[in-house]
Amino acid sequence: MLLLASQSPRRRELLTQLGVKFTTLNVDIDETQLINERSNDYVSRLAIEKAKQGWLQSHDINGALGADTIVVVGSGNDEVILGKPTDFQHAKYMWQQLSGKQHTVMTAVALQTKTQCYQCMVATQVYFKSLSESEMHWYWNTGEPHDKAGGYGIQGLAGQFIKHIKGSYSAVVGLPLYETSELIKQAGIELYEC
Ligand SMILES: Cc1cn([C@H]2C[C@H](O)[C@@H](COP(=O)(O)OP(=O)(O)OP(=O)(O)O)O2)c(=O)[nH]c1=O
Repeated sequence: MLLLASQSPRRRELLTQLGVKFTTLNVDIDETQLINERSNDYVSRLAIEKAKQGWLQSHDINGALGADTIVVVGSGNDEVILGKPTDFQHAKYMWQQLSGKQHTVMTAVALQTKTQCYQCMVATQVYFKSLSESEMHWYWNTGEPHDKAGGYGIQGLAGQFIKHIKGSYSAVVGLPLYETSELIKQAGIELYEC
């Protein structure tokens, strides 16, 4: 039995697609970014902390999975991480960074077992159309952006704002299916045991 250390309904749905038997647990970790911590190190650290917490708080499991998704605009020293929006003004600020441009969605996955922590990170390029003020108001009022990194959900109403992506669709939603199945296999955990 696997544990998914997550409260995200998207991650639950995605893990179900792998056909593996799992339970879920909400874990509470400090998500503060460290000073000078790069985005890829940050997202990986959070996934590992979620997996480790899940492992420590559970019994009778073969492994604990944790994942984290961040939206990153810019690169190098100019990179900015967009978290979840607190209000319309915050969301609008984020969408102005995304509008008419390309950004990166990073999702890290970690799998803690008795002996080892397996991990991976998937970066996907997402190309947004230019958003008008009225589209921003409309989208905010749908309620969809509230609990999502970058203030949008590609799998929902915001799908119409996205011209194309280069990378993994499931990673943008919150759990890269191919890479997660590879981690589970590496750890020697049986897939398709439902
Ligand atoms: C960019 C993007 C993010 N998201 C979601 C995925 C994540 O659930 C969320 C990013 O927040 P996370 O902190 O990665 O995850 P979470 O708080 O929802 O769940 P948990 O920590 O318990 O696992 O944003 C989408 O659903 N669609 C998208 O297109």
